[in-house]
Amino acid sequence: MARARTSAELDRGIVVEGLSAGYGDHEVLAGLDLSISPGELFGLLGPNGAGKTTLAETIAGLRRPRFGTVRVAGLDPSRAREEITSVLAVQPQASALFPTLTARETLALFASFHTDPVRPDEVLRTVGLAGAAATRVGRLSVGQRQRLLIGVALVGRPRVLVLDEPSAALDPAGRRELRGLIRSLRDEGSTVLLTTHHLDEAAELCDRIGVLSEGRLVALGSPDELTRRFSGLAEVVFSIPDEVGARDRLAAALGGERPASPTAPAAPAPPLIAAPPRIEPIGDRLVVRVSCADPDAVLRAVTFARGLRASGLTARRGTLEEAYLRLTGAPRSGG
Ligand SMILES: Nc1ncnc2c1ncn2[C@@H]1O[C@H](COP(=O)(O)OP(=O)(O)OP(=O)(O)O)[C@@H](O)[C@H]1O
Repeated sequence: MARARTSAELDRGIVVEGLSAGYGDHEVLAGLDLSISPGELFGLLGPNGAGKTTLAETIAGLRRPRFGTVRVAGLDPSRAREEITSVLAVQPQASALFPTLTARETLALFASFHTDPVRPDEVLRTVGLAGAAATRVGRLSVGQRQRLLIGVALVGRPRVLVLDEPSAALDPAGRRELRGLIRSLRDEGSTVLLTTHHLDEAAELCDRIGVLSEGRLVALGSPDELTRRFSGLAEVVFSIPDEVGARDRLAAALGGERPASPTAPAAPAPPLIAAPPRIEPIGDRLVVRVSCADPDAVLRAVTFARGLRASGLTARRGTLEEAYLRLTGAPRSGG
C-alpha cells in the first residue's frame, strides 16, 4: 500500500512504485515497490539474473520503466536527466576510464562535467588514493581502480549513490578498504544503493537489505531481522557425563513440559526440539547436538535439568547466508 511521502524522502530518498521493466518480451521486474529512506545504506541481494542491475539502472534513469514510477529526491530519473545528475551518481564501469590519464587527471576530467564539483585532491583523499594521484589509471591495482570509479561518482556531490557490485573482483584486503569507504559515505549522510553477492559485506554494512528473486522482492528488512526470520533452525551443542540414566535425563530435559503460553493457555506448547538429538560418545562424555527454533529455551532447559550436569554449551544461530539461500531457493550444502 502506498504511503504518504515525507518531505525528507522527496529531498533525498528513493521511491519505486509498481515498477515493471525488462528487455523485449522478457519481463524482468513486475510490479515492484520499494522505498529507500534518505541516508539509508540499502543492499540489494539476489542470484545472477534476478534483476538487481536492471533495478539499479532504472533507479539511476539509465532505463525507462515499462510501468510504474521511480522518484529519486522527488525527480523522475528517466525524464529529468539534467537535474538528476546533480542529485544521483552511478559508479561507472571500468571501461569509462582512460588508461593513460592519471588518477587526478581522471577526476579533473569528470569534475569538468559538473557546475560545483568536489576538488580532485579532496576526492582522492576520500577514496584513499592521495598517494596514487599521479599514477596512470593503467597502472592502478584493481582495488585502486575500483575506488577511483567511486571517486568519479563522488565528484558531483551526489546525495544518492548507486554502487552496482563495487566489490566484484576485489581481493579480501581490497574489499575491506572498500567497506570502510562505503561506510564513511553513509556516515556523511549519502543515500546508498548497493548491489552485491557478498553476504558478509551486506550484513556488515547495510541498514536494510532487499532480496530479489526472479524480479520479485521476496524479503525486506535489516540483516538481523532477515537472519532471525528466514535462516531456519539453530543448533545447540553441549556434553553430559556418559553415565547410567544420562540418556533418560536428557530425554526428559528436551522432551519435558514447556510452560503454556500465557496468552493462549489452552494451546499445546510447541516442541522444544525440531528432531531427535544427535548423541555421540566421546571419551567419558556424550556430545549432544540439538536442532531447534528457540535456542534460548533449549539452553535454559538443559542448564536447569536436574542431574544432567551439562557443560560446554554453545548455540549457533542461523546466518544471513542461510536466510538468503532459503529465500532464493538455492540448494544448500549439507551439514
Ligand atoms: N541488455 C539486456 N538485454 C536483454 N536481456 C538482458 C539485458 N540485461 C539483462 N538482461 C536479462 O535480464 C535479466 C536480469 O538481469 P540483471 O543483469 O538485471 O540481473 P542481476 O541480478 O544484476 O544479475 P547479476 O548478479 O548476474 O549481475 C537476466 O535474465 C538477463 O539475462
